[in-house]
Amino acid sequence: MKRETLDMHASRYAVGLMSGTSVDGIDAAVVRIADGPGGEIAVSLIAFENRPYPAAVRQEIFELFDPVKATIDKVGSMNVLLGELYAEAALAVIKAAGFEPADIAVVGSHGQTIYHAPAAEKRHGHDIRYTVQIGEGSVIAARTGIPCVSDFRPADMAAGGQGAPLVPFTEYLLYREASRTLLLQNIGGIGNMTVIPAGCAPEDVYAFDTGPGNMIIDGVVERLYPGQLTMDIGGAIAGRGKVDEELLGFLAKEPYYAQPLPKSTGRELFGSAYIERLLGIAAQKGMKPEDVVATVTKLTAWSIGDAYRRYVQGRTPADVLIVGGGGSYNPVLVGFLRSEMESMGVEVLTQEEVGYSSDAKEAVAFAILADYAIKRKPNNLPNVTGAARPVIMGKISY
Ligand SMILES: Nc1ncnc2c1ncn2[C@@H]1O[C@H](COP(=O)(O)OP(=O)(O)OP(=O)(O)O)[C@@H](O)[C@H]1O
Ligand SMILES: CC(=O)N[C@H]1[C@@H]2OC[C@@H](O2)[C@@H](O)[C@@H]1O[C@H](C)C(=O)O
Repeated sequence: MKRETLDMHASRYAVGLMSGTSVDGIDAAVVRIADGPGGEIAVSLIAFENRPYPAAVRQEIFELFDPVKATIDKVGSMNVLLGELYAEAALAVIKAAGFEPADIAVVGSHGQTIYHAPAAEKRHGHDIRYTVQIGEGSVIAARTGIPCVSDFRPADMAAGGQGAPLVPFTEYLLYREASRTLLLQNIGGIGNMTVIPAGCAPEDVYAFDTGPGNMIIDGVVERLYPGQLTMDIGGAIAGRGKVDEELLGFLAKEPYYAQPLPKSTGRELFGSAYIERLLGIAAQKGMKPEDVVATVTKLTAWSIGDAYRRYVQGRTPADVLIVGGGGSYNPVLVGFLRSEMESMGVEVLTQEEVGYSSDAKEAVAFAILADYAIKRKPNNLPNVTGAARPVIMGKISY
């Protein structure tokens, strides 16, 4: 995060915790938040740590993605276990910052998404949309002694929104520029894009999930290299492979890509069943593992370029795309993305190249969202999520 020197009054410290859809672990950040004279905030990153989930915990979380295996006792106990792990991560990053828990005003914890169903389903005469993030906030508050804001998404959904994406609220606060239109592309488990038009007001920002981030790449790598790899480190496998245009064309027909905005997606669409189908087709074609990985890496970059062409280019042509999330460490993926975007006149930079931390970004966002919640200030962007109105997201455990 950029270190700012504002004349700060009312500055406070907050912890943000993020565990994303790739289920790689817990990101924890300590930030200082200060109010500027004109109502803006300045945020500086004090400390950041990533703790990988223990392998057995990661596997148990994956079992909870299957609604049949996710029995209520398993969900209930994992909710508390994750609360304990998140509290440990919070205490560790507070120590790394050289602080005591009493120095921290609030912890904001995203939790682990195990199910996300943003499309309304009619039940007993009601429109039902729901989302499940676990990692008990009461446990985090009890272990740290700090008020914890958790379970942010349901408030937005109760107001008719998708409950995602939530990070754009903080991106508007931190990144907006007077004369350049920016695209912020996160490549985590899922890919999501935020459009910040030059000189915009909050209601001009729009954002949506572009489709898979690393989810398909990780999924095929885990199945093709069992027990050896959970990701294509540095794009080493994709770099040796050749893209199969026929398979790419077939995968590009997935209807999600053409679904109108607002939209969000998850493991329900691009998870294990999708991977099984994809690998079935690849096996029939007799494809080499590295060609499969190269093809899905290209698909991921294509889906971002396609989303820009479909939803953004004609409305707010962009100057720069800033790529963040774990996918920014895959040079083959970034290379494909660069050719997609630069052919449309959009420069591609990484979060690090513009002075921010790609790793810490989402954890920082949840610290800011919690800071708003605890002050009873709305923290969603209705235009982004599709909610009917601004709401205060997050449940507070004192
Ligand atoms: N060195 C690397 N080389 C290649 N890929 C990497 C590398 N480091 C991380 N990744 C990819 O990034 C993923 C993790 O990204 P990140 O932590 O941004 O996701 P997340 O926050 O869990 O997801 P989301 O933002 O969708 O909630 C890993 O699963 C892996 O696919
Ligand atoms: C339901 C859920 O967990 N969605 C995630 C997921 O991962 C990326 C993308 O899909 C985004 O919509 C969202 O997370 C980020 C943190 C967000 O809400 O902005």
